[in-house]
Amino acid sequence: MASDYQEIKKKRVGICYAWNGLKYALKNEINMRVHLMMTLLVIMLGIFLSVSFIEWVLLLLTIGLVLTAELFNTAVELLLDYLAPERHPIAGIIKDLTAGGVLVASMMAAAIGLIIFLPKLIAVIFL
Ligand SMILES: Nc1ncnc2c1ncn2[C@@H]1O[C@H](COP(=O)(O)OP(=O)(O)OP(=O)(O)O)[C@@H](O)[C@H]1O
Repeated sequence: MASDYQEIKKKRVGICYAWNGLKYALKNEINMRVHLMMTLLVIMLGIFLSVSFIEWVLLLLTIGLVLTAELFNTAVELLLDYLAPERHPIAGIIKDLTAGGVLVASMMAAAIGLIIFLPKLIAVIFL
């Protein structure tokens, strides 16, 4: 049906734009590449240490939170550089706030990673 086709087409285009955004962030933001490397490390560690179902859910939620925070931080930085290229204290505070969001998400991710992995690593190394 034509309406179904339009719906699928719209979704496909939306995913393409979203994929472009991810590619842009990975290409231009070193922090995004660092987060991606940490994500791969966490997934490999999770497989190696056989984390439980609920631990996987928590790890994936945390990874998603950090990557999403970084994408929004990048978007806000670009938006401000585009709309208000001159220096202004408010622009600075807005950038500091979104960077603070990434920091909070990253600190929570580090804490959750330690809670899940540290006891397992200690068991593997010392027991
Ligand atoms: N237009 C501005 N006016 C005032 N202060 C700014 C402005 N742009 C940036 N700053 C200050 O400089 C800091 C760094 O800004 P910048 O845009 O370079 O982001 P960044 O943290 O280096 O991001 P990234 O490394 O992810 O590109 C901001 O957090 C803010 O404190």
